Amino acid sequence: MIEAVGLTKRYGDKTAVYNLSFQVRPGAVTGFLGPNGSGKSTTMRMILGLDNPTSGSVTIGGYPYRKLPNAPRQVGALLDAKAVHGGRAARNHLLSLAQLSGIPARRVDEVLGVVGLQDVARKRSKGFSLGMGQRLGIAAALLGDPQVLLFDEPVNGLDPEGILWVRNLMKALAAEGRTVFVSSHLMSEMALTADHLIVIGRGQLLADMSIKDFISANSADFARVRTPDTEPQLREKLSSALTEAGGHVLPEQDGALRITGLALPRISDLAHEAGVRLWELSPHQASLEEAYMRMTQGAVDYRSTVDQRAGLQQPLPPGVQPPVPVPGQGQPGWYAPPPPQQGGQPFAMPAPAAGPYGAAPAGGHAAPAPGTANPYAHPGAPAQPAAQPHPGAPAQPAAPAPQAQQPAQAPAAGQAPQDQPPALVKTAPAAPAAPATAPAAPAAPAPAAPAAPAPAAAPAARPAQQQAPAAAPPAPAEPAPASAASSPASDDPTQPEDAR
Ligand SMILES: Nc1ncnc2c1ncn2[C@@H]1O[C@H](COP(=O)(O)OP(=O)(O)OP(=O)(O)O)[C@@H](O)[C@H]1O
Repeated sequence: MIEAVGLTKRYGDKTAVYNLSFQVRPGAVTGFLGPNGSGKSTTMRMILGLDNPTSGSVTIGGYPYRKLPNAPRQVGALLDAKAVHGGRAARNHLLSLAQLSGIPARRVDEVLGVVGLQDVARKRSKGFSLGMGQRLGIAAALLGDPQVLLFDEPVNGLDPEGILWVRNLMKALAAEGRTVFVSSHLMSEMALTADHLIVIGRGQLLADMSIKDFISANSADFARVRTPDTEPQLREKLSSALTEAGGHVLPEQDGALRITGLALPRISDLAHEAGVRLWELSPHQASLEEAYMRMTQGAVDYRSTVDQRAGLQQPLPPGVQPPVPVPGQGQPGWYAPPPPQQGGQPFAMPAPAAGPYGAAPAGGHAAPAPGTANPYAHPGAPAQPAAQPHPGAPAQPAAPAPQAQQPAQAPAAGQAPQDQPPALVKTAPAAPAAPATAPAAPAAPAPAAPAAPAPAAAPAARPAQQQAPAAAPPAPAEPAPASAASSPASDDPTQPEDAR
């Protein structure tokens, strides 16, 4: 299990991660979501001992990464697939990583097969596509048969078949009881892959909840109703009738009403009783992507001046107060509450005093002026108001579902889907016992294990950028790509390295 407690990282006056507390449990895929620059990679680097927290701590199996005995056998990571020595053949790249960690060469061929790179194993990686590079990075992460795996944006650059393959691989690894922590920008992808979600914005925890809870809280049905544009009084009349009948009514940008809490036939009957003609009465379902964007909209650092998400926001209805801070936010086990029953913003951002960033403006940024068309709004897609009541959502959030169950059994190789690895790790040497049961004196690493070996993929991940921990021996360095490029033979990326 990975556990972060009060994790904070500052780079000068820039706070990348602030007071982050969460757990990533074995036997489940935990998605790590957040907008660009929200601190996902920084958090992963701290988990892997590649960055020191300014305050707080993060442990794997109870120990900081640097104190894990034989860490590359226990933790595998893909941080940056592009940061490999391009002049080196894929197989040789993996072989060098394996040798640094005492992993037998046959394991290299196994993982090459698992990721589907066996046919290009002797090709230099500088000729690899982005997707092939991602696969090589995943192979490096799997090399040590680790129980804990971290993947930073593993589907970047992959085609649909590759995305499906990664999705199934993550699930298969979790089904074997491993801890799988995977970052992404894509809520839709995480909805298909992850069992649990941790969402951050500007380095702070926004949500820590099971995907099931997220879906049930955010994919509520609603109805869109439109009255004749020429008779605004009918809209008001209908709005009052629906509210009196217990519905929650919110205005949409195009003049329609978004109704939750009333079934379509009931809305029709109420309109009929009120003598209001309807131009539209249609069923809809909020998308998870929309819900995620609403959750993070106040925590986005980089935004186009022509914001496509303007259409997701609405002015608060009259009388509705802007959101207030959520008690307990940032504490372990906290997760964003379900949308409120009446008005308000489903996922409130921290108050000004909550962190170094101060308060996010309600709704993230100014709502468009009434009548301002969103140039990117999908004509068929209803705008999502900032305040969306969910009749099905409980008034109080239920306790989060247990995050992970240890699978009773790893799936047999024959049962795995076709695009899953048949045997991910079975023939590799047994990984050392978990640190909780292993060393009597965990602070003193076993002689065979360097105090802070970078994870299998980490040494290659950012050779130029990552600094080895001060207290640790330097991470094994790859030869600088520049020197490789000076070799005439290295100029042809399609040339097998062995043929040179
Ligand atoms: N070494 C560093 N020095 C200074 N600032 C840094 C450093 N590393 C990260 N940051 C800053 O910390 C913040 C978080 O960056 P980080 O890369 O962790 O975000 P992220 O969520 O992984 O982003 P993305 O999704 O774009 O990869 C950013 O504002 C970034 O500029």
